[in-house]
Amino acid sequence: MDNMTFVLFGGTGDLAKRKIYPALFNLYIDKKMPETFSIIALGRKETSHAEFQQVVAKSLETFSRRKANDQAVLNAFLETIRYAALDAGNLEDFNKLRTLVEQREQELNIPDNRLFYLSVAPEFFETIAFNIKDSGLGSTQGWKRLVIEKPFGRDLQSARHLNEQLGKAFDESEIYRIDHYLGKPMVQNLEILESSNPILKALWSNHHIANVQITASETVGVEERAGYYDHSGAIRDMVQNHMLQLLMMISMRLPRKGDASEVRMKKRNVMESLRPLQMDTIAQNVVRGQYAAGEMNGKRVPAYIDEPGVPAGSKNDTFIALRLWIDNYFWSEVPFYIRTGKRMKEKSTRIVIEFKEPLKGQNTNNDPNLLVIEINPNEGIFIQLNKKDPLNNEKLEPMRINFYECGTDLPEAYENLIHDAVRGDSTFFAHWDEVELSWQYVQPILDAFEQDLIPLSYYPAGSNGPEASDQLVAADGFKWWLDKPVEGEKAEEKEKELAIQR
Ligand SMILES: NC(=O)C1=CN([C@@H]2O[C@H](COP(=O)(O)OP(=O)(O)OC[C@H]3O[C@@H](n4cnc5c(N)ncnc54)[C@H](OP(=O)(O)O)[C@@H]3O)[C@@H](O)[C@H]2O)C=CC1
Ligand SMILES: O=C1O[C@H](COP(=O)(O)O)[C@@H](O)[C@H](O)[C@H]1O
Repeated sequence: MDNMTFVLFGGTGDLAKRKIYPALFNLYIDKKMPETFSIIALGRKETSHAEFQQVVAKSLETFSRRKANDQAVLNAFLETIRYAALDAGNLEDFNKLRTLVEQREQELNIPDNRLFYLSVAPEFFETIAFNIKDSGLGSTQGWKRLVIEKPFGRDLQSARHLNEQLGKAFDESEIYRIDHYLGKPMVQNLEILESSNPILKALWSNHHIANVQITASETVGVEERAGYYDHSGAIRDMVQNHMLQLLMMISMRLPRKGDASEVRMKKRNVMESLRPLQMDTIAQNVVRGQYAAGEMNGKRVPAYIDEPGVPAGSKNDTFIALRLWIDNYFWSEVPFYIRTGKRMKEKSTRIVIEFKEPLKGQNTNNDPNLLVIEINPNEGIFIQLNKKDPLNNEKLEPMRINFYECGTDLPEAYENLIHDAVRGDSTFFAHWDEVELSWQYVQPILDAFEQDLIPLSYYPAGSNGPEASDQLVAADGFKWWLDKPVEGEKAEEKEKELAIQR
């Protein structure tokens, strides 16, 4: 791995403190950082290097998954950090920054490999990229990379504009667009799940798969982010990026573990095969919801519109469910369902693959076979098969086989992604093709919301979302599989039966 400088714009911000410094520190402990590196953190206020190193120490104490037990290791890490004051719009500040970066490169005898991480509000992305170029910070003999946080645009047009502007300072191969879902260990596993498992490979198509359900439900509400979220909604906050990335990852069909360019091509193929939504049928394929007041863990919680900072009468979407079709050889006629929302019953990100029931309609009463991929908060894969009920040989009951369950002390998404960016592996970053095609897919939904073509359905906080979302799936003869398909309704029935026999 090349020795390098990590320049962090937004180094005083929330994301830097909660995710980026802890990720860098954990990579450092694991010896996954280059042998010699320099971190330059930026914010607008003047602060000394030493004072800022203490700010970072505090953030590690609060947020790092592993605590700094060894003071010498912590000190050595903090010593890599320097702080500089910089205003995004002030070229003179960039000139000073360049001097500091060069000084550190000389002191540490490292080449001018520079990674610029933009952890600032999107309104600064373009300006910073230009000022990196104009100050000469980006003119290096070594490599340069731009890691950029979401959101990447707020619609197709603005995303294209932003990309064009960034393209004036950085080549596409130098741009690493963060989608933190791509850093989750189980999502990274999707790359090889089908291609490296012949059992799954044989079943991975419309011959055997009835539908695919991708859920990211959250128990939290809008929290203190109404200013951002009310202009974004679940469609921009989750669907355009994370949910469509999950869709690409589960359906891309790589022949084997691929490199970044193969993965990118396969993901683009999926997006190009998505059947575009039509305005006259869009309301049959998209459900838009907003949480009403409800109960979570026995406590009353307010409706979205009564949350602090939410404008009165807001029609913002806090829930989206969507039916999609991938019109290619492997997936035609298999509905993919996406569902994401805030203030739902459980925190769960998972993908459920429901297999076809060959005897469907012949009164078998079998549950379908399922492959369930748990992404968050638990990591695991299980399949659901059928077996005979030991109490009644005439009946079948589902059983669950766990394939894989990870420990809890796994690297966080930001650790994986920062490690990849430092190594120059862009496999798990969102390439422009995917981003553009995602916006292209989502744009009719944004337009339909504008024109009020899709009714806003309300759902009580603490529920599984609006009824319309259940109807979306039921219209095709399916249901959403909840978190615990086996322990669900059937387990309750079973309990009752056992009680009667006792
Ligand atoms: N926080 C999170 O959990 C997540 C954040 N993101 C994205 O990460 C980015 C940063 O978010 P977050 O850390 O929450 O934001 P914060 O508001 O907490 O931090 C913003 C940072 O930008 C700096 N900044 C503000 N104005 C300027 C300016 N004119 N010139 C230079 N720097 C400036 C601030 O420095 P100072 O005020 O000290 O001058 C601060 O370091 C955003 O794009 C956000 O969408 C993405 C996913 C999750
Ligand atoms: O990007 C975002 O993701 C989080 C959910 O992330 P997860 O890793 O906890 O599943 C979401 O809460 C937030 O609104 C969104 O901006």
